[in-house]
Parts: sequence; structure tokens; C-alpha cells
Amino acid sequence: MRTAHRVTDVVDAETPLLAAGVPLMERASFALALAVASDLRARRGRVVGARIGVLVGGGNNGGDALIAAAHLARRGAAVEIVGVGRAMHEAGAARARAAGARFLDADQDAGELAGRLAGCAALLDGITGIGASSGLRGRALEVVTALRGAMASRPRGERPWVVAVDVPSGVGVDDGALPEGVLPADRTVTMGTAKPALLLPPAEVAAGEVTTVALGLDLTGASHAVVRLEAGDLAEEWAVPGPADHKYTRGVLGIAAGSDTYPGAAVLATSAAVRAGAGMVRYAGPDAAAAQVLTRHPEVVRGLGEADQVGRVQAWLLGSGVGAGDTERLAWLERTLTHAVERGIPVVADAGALAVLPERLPATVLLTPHAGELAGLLAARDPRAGWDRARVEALPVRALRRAVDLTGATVLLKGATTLVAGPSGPVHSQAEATPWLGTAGAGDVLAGLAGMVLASRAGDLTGAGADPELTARLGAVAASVHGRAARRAAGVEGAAGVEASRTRRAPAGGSVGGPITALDVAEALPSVIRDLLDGTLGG
Ligand SMILES: NC(=O)C1=CN([C@@H]2O[C@H](COP(=O)(O)OP(=O)(O)OC[C@H]3O[C@@H](n4cnc5c(N)ncnc54)[C@H](O)[C@@H]3O)[C@@H](O)[C@H]2O)[C@@H](O)CC1
Ligand SMILES: Nc1ncnc2c1ncn2[C@@H]1O[C@H](COP(=O)(O)OP(=O)(O)O)[C@@H](O)[C@H]1O
Ligand SMILES: [K+]
Repeated sequence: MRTAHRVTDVVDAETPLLAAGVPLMERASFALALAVASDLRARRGRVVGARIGVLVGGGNNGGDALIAAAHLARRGAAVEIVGVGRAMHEAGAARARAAGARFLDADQDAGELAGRLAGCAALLDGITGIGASSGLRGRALEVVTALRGAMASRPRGERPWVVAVDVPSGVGVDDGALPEGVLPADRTVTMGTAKPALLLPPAEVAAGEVTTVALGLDLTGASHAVVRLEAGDLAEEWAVPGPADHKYTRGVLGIAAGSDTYPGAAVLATSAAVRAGAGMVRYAGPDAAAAQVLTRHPEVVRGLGEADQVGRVQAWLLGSGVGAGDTERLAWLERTLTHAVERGIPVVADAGALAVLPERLPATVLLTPHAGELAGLLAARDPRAGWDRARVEALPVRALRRAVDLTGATVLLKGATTLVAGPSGPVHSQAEATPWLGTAGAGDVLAGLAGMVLASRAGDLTGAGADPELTARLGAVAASVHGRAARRAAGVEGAAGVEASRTRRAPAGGSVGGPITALDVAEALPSVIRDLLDGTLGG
């Protein structure tokens, strides 16, 4: 599990150590210098003679960068420092100067400065860290903007290796905002614990590879702001049947997906659910879609009539492939949702079901909008806040939290990185997917998979003493398994999907994979889940 902590919790954890005289900045800057030296050796063979540019702001983030610059200068690097703040960490500057670092004229033309910096082997971004009040301003913004331009005009292989100190300067440290004028890093060396922006869209793409420096902070009392589940965590949450289990104890999922207009959604959602190991799927949908489902999956049981006539289920998936004009189906979904909520049955509410939500919902209802659907939901409930798709994409965590507050439900926001949060607990952020997954019907597969995961853990979700945060965690499990199945289907290896999409090529030894259909993702589920439980799935 990867985790991140909020700025206030980091500051609270640092304070007693600083008061006790623990040299946190020494530790931080030494580790930073080591990371830069190691990257330089890997990329250029040596540190000696390498030209390293250091962007320095007025606070302790600049202090970290200056002391690291001193270490690197002592190792023989040609270090060039540019102050872009109103002040400069004095002790750090003195050490850098004593070690032989050069201070460039900070007032010179930003374009000339940028041209010089863009020719460095490495750049350290030590402008702002957790003390930043907003996106970069003033001279810092001017220099970074010029530098981004100068770097963009060089061939990729001739650009400097960028290392961000603590966070890429200017990102929304707690909310993951990515304003204009952030220098994208190849690596971020973060101090004490990861910061939320390093795991949250859209800022995470500017962080590159993240290295966390252990500072000895005691964060045991602080809650996680962001959690990213890894393979071992998924295996722990996955329900594995024992000898006493049978189809009913493994979880029966009711699926009301698909319509005469979109019958395919029924096939995709049921395929995902049965392949992910549902004890049984009861399909409640129109005749034509049901015929297609049963042709492909004869094990699916048809349920007719109202919710209480369909037969017992441990969870429902409602709404995939039901359009806004399908008033009769929507009315049925609304009645079924109410029925499920009254009985404490967990629900995945997707697509059409998002249009018929009651005012308040329990946390065991998992809403699965994409950014456009979430914008619609927020615009309807919070009309004066001006939510639209672009705003949701720019501030996804805020949009997610707002939707949770307004509905009471657990919300899963689909995207290249999928975010899940409930009324309490952290934001889960899962980034395993590949951009090849952005294909019609992929959301229906996720919905079926998520429904099956909730059905298989229904007892833990709703029994006495149930963990109120479990729905969100299981949503994250489903998102991660979905993303991993997409990677397997597409043949993506080595590279993270995000990285591959950014660079349009695979790193050495990897593969960016190739096109997939939504059904391919469903079909990859059994082997991915098997590897997950065998412990052979990395990451
Ligand atoms: N407290 C400590 O002793 C430790 C702090 N550490 C480092 O210190 C950093 C935090 O230092 P600070 O609290 O001094 O804050 P920062 O250095 O992150 O930011 C404050 C400085 O940035 C300027 N600034 C703020 N907003 C700006 C904006 N929008 N545009 C341009 N400039 C802006 C301020 O004028 C001030 O000079 C951490 O991120 C980490 O790098 C680490 O060395 C670990 C120990
Ligand atoms: N660029 C991307 N990278 C990774 N995953 C993506 C990307 N774009 C979309 N996805 C994933 O694909 C799925 C698309 O779902 P959705 O938008 O509901 O499509 P549909 O309604 O056609 O099924 C989601 O799980 C989403 O997270
Ligand atoms: K920084």
C-alpha cells in the first residue's frame, strides 16, 4: 500500500523533532543529493563535471535544494544556482557557495536564463514545497515558464533530468491541482512521507518516479489522505471460497444493465461478474438483452418482475447501458434502488441509475460516474458552484469529496487514475489502467466487476460492526483489478500506462501494448485474479 499525508499532519510530525534538534534538513538534503547523483551516474556515467541547475525559492524547500547542491558541488558537479524567491535560505546558500557552486545573476533575462538551464544535465526544482500558498507566482512563474519553453524546443534525449524537491513546485500539495507553470519532474524526492499531490490526478503526472526519504516522522496518529492499494492489498480483500462455501454464500449479484438501445452493456457487465467469480448472477433486464446474455453465459439466471420477485441477491448492479430517455427502465431502477437501500443491500449505481438517485444514500451504495457524469450530478445538486466536466477534471478530488458530501454515498470517479472515496476514510487512487482501456463498454465491465466484489463481501459490508470504509476500499480493489486486466489484455509490460501514454513509447524492456475491446478486459479477469491470489502479480 502506498500512502500520502496532508501538509498539516507533516508539519505536526516535524515540529517535535525540530524542537528536539533532529537535523531533518540535513537528512533530507543528503538523501536528495544521493538520488540526483545516482540518476546522473545511471544516465551519464558520472557526476564529476555534470552541469546541474538548481532553482531555489525563499523557504526551506530552497534550503533542501541548496544543501543538496553543496553536496553535489563537493562531488565535482558544476552547480549553477538561480534564486527565484524574494529571500534565500542563508545557511544553505553559504554552504553551496563554500562548496564551489556558482550563483547565476537572478535578474537576467528569463529567456537567457532558461536557455542556459535547459542545457544542464540535471535540474533541481527547489522553489516551493509544502509551504506554497498556491501555484507559482512572480519571478518563479516567469522563469519556470521560460524554462518549460526552452526544454520543449530540445529533443527529448537532450533535456535535463528534472528532480523535484518534496513536490513539483506549484502543485496543489493536498488537492493535486496542476496549475500552469509547473515543471514536470522525472523524479520527486519527497521528505518523510509522500504528499497527496504525488498520488493524485492531475498533479501526479508531474511527479515522475517518487522516492520517499525516511525522516523518522511519527505519523501513527495521522490518517492517510490518499491510499493506493498494491497487489498484496488486493489479494487480502479478495474473497476466496472455502470448502463450506456454495453459490449462495459466495455472493449472488443482481444485474439490471442493458436496454433495447444498449444491449451490449448487459453482456459486458455479466461477463465481468461471472468471470470475476460471482456465486451466481441474476439478470433483470429486457428480453433482447437477456437473450444475448444467456447465449454467452448460460450460467446466468434470469430474474423477472420487480426487485422482490427477482430472487435474493447480496448486491445489485443498476444502470449500465440504460439511457436518459428510457423512462420505464429508469423508473424500475429507481424502485429497485429504494428497495435495496431499505434492506441494506449494497448497490453499484452506474450510468442511468445516477439519474434516479434519492436525496441521501448510505455508504454501501457505490456510484461509478466518469467525469462528465459526475459534473452532471454536481451541477444538479450544487448548481451555483459552476461544476462542469473541465472543472471536475481539473479538481477531481474536490469534485469527488463534494459528491460524497452531497449524496452520502461512496463515489468512484473513473479516469486514467480512478479515485474512490466514502463519507469517512482516505481517497483511494488507483492508476494501474492503460489508456487502451479508454474504449466503449470498459465502464460496464468495471461495474459488473465492482458489483461482484461487493456481493462477495456483502456480509462484511452490512453486518453488525461493518467497516464503514470498506465499500470505498472494495471499489478501489475493483478499479485496480480492472486496470490490471486491461494491461494484461493489451499486453502492456513494464511501463505504467500513464508513462506510456505520455511518452508514446515503452521504457527499455517494456511494451506499450495494443488495442483491446471491453470484452477482452472481462476475459482477462480470471488469470489476473489467479495471479493476484498466487502472489505473482507485481506492483
Ligand atoms: N520543516 C523542516 O525543517 C523541514 C522542511 N523541509 C523542506 O521544507 C519545505 C517546506 O518549507 P517552508 O515551510 O519554508 O515552505 P516552502 O519552502 O515550501 O515555501 C515557502 C517559500 O515559498 C514562497 N512561496 C510561497 N508560495 C509561493 C508561490 N505561490 N509562488 C512563489 N513563491 C511562493 C514563500 O515566499 C517562501 O519563500 C518542505 O517542502 C521540505 O522541502 C525538509 O527539509 C524536511 C524538514
Ligand atoms: N486514458 C485512460 N487511461 C486509463 N483508463 C482509462 C482511460 N480512459 C478511460 N479509462 C477507463 O475506462 C473506463 C471507461 O468507462 P466509461 O467512461 O464508463 O465508458 P463506457 O460507458 O463506454 O463503458 C473506466 O474504467 C476508465 O477508468
Ligand atoms: K519543489
